Amino acid sequence: MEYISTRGAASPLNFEQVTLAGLAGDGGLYVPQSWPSFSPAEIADMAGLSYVETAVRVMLPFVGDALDETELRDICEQAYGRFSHAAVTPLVQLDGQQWLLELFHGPTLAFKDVALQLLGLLFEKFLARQDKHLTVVGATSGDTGSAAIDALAGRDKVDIFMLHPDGRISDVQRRQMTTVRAPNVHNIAIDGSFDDAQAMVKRMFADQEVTNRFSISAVNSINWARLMAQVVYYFYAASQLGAPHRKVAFSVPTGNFGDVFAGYVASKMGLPIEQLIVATNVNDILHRALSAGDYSTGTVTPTAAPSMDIQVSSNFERLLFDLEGRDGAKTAARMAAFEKSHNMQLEPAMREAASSIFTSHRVDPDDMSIAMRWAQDRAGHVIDPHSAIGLSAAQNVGLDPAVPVVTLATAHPAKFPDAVERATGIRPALPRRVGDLFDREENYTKLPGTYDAVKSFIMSNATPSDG
Ligand SMILES: Cc1ncc(COP(=O)(O)O)c(C=O)c1O
Ligand SMILES: N[C@@H](CCOP(=O)(O)O)C(=O)O
Repeated sequence: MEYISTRGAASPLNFEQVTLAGLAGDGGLYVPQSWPSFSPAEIADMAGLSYVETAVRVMLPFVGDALDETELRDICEQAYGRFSHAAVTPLVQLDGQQWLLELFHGPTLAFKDVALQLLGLLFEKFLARQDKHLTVVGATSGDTGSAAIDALAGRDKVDIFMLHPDGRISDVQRRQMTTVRAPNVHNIAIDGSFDDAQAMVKRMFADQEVTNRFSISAVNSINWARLMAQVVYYFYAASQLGAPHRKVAFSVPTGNFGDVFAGYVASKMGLPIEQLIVATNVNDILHRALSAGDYSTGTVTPTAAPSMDIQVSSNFERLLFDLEGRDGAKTAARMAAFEKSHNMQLEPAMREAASSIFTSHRVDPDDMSIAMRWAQDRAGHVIDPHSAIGLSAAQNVGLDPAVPVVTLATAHPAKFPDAVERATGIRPALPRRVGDLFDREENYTKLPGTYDAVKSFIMSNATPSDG
């Protein structure tokens, strides 16, 4: 399997190279040269498989000869052995056709663990074959950071520099990152938004002063391996609900468009998906783009679902590339224009093509609270604000009521206790496995929200690629 850049100019890479590279040198995102696919019989064969066995079947075509089946299974067993639920991502029925796919049973209580536990092990495996040191640079609105740090802390041959927007993530999220003591972990709080942090990370990949000295890589969903791992749970959930004989819809609380793009990949691989509901909060650029063709950024509004307070959704570029007939030059020109004007209009034909699988819904704070109360009253389930946005969209987007709809529950409610308590009157307790989070000492560096300040910090603290 070869991977190509959405901007067409970077050389194709194999799976090992693409995992270590993160972002393409031309600024694009890597995608498989073509989508592998399963026949209906092969999908029917996935019924009843464990999470690990589903993961091996779904990911093997993407891995090529970078890992054999036994190596991939071994890595999956290690990664998912750290989850606290035997089903890894259990599917729970809320009411009638409303289902919840709980993705938060990993070590840091959010869906990011599903991919990042795997990515940490992939880095280790691939770096053991190469004589180089990796510098991971990431941006987080709260969950990617803690999951990546958990997956990489203490590992040889990797440093991680994680940028978060100062004051704009929950206390639990911040402490999950800043209380980890490991010499290879560097937390940075910047003045600004997640979008500012993400823009700095992307700029670093194109900065030769940085890339000449350091081998940099990504743990955000710009890294293909992140998305690949997230495709698995769409197959796993749909198989339990009767795929390929019955179509299923998914409602996905969306920020960087990674999780829902993984659903799109599953559909490209042959999984019969009725609709992918792109659920946004008031930072609704994706809803505007899909419903009206308007992909233009405004200022980011802080909300009770802070992990989704994002305007520039990295993975939307992967969809644009497909919608434009996989013409890298066109996507490069489109993205260059967007980077200048912060505005992009989607042509009607692109919108129509997208609407064959995507629909979108913007959820306001009141509807988010109503969904949290509904889950609690109707099904006895306390859900977090992000999952509530997905659930509210699932209930209000106007789907055929005969179709089962699976809302991705992306975080444990205890990560956002204040918002949950405001909506439901219940203050969710942190699971015992996160331990004494509020007694541990925090350690992080505050920096101004400028590229130069962040670059200079990383250049002075990172290990050059030759060690
Ligand atoms: C809890 C939670 N829900 C939803 C999202 C949105 O997911 P994506 O960025 O893949 O669209 C995020 C962050 O990305 C998150 O942390
Ligand atoms: N919500 C995310 C934002 C980054 O998303 P990613 O999936 O691209 O890593 C976070 O928690 O940091």
